[in-house]
Amino acid sequence: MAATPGPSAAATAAAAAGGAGSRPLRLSPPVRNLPARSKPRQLFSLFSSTPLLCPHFFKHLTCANGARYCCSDSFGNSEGGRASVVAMASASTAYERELAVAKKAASLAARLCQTVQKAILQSDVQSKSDKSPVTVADYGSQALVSIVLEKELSAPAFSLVAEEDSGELRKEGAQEMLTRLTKLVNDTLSADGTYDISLTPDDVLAAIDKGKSGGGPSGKHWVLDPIDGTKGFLRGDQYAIALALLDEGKVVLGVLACPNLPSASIRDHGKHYLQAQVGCLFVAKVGAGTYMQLLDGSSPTKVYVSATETPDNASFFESYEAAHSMQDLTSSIAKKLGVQAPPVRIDSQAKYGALARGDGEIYLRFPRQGYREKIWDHAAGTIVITEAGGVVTDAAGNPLDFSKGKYLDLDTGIIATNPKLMPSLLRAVQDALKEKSESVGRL
Ligand SMILES: Nc1ncnc2c1ncn2[C@@H]1O[C@H](COP(=O)(O)O)[C@@H](OP(=O)(O)O)[C@H]1O
Ligand SMILES: [Mg+2]
Repeated sequence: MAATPGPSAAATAAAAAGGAGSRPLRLSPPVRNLPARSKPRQLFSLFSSTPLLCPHFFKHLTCANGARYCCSDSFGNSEGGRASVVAMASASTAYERELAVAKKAASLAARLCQTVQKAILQSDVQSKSDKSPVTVADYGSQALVSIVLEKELSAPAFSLVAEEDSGELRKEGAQEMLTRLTKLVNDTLSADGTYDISLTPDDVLAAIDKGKSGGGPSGKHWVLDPIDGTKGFLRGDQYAIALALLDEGKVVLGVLACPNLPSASIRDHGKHYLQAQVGCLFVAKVGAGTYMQLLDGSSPTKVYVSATETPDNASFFESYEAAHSMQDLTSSIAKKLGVQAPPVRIDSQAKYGALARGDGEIYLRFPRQGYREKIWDHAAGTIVITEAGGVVTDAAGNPLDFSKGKYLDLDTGIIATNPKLMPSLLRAVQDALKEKSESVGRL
């Protein structure tokens, strides 16, 4: 089945509401059967047999995951000595089953979301206690992921930390929505054909409520944002289905389905990506790199973060929603760093995917004081970037800690870039934060 561009196809995803100076991201109808990008990189990777021929060397990229991951081929096999061959062999086989299950779950959920986004009705939007919009697609996506995990994992008692719960759906007056939701989930399952099942409304409610786990430092926990970027989804813009697996507090795999992200780089607005197919799946596993494929099926291509070392050639991503990140602060950071390009504002962890394949160099996220980041908003995106050779930290340069339960305990903000740019980015962040606190102190 070919990916279709949903009502977002002609939508504008940037500047106007985001503020002056940001770059608009327009999506256009897809042109089919374009050759996959990054093939030369795969070839390099396969022909490299010595450290000197490491593709990362050619890209002037310091491998963020340490030397043992350099000179690995597209299948994650290392050629850097016997010990690392053994290490890579176990890295490449570990979590393989879970990764296949995660891809299946996220792809199925993406299909449901695409169906809903095409036919979205204002009445699908409910109001949660935090007033953020929730659609039937959030619930349907979470139910589908939960069902796939239950059907496919050998341990049926899996732990799932997810954004939604069935509270609103169980209230009086939600009956019609629950009926529609159940039909949507069943229709998606039956179109896929893998499972010969028909769920009742109670089954759907129970599947959603599997996501009530609190996570934590021990054992395995799946982490799900069924629709990350709900506002983008409702606007017809970017959103993502983000699924990750934590093992002993560490993210060991992540899958990002981005149904509206063009397969070609969004760096050159108005150029190649306007002809690209839409709908990308990013897949990352610890020690095995990050791959991208089309959501409707194509062979995976290994992706890498940009190797740009000079800020004046760099561009940065931030939230489309001004309320999610302080744009005066990010603009001051970019200025101090010497970034010339205006911000690229898009919704959801699609930003992490775009950064992982080198569409831009930097991600800046600085929520207002008091906001607590949730793990499902960053777990999958973080490993997608780190396995592509990038670095994700808080504003003080500490790695993000996913072992504390539902929330990330953060120092101020989240930043991501390649290892070469990170030291100067951190200095710019510290300078801008100091300047901001001094100016608040003077008031
Ligand atoms: N005031 C706020 N500050 C920072 N993040 C916020 C926020 N309100 C909501 N968010 C989070 O920002 C996410 C969207 O990310 P982005 O800003 O990168 O598009 C939302 O995910 P959901 O859409 O899943 O609720 C939500 O978790
Ligand atoms: Mg989210």
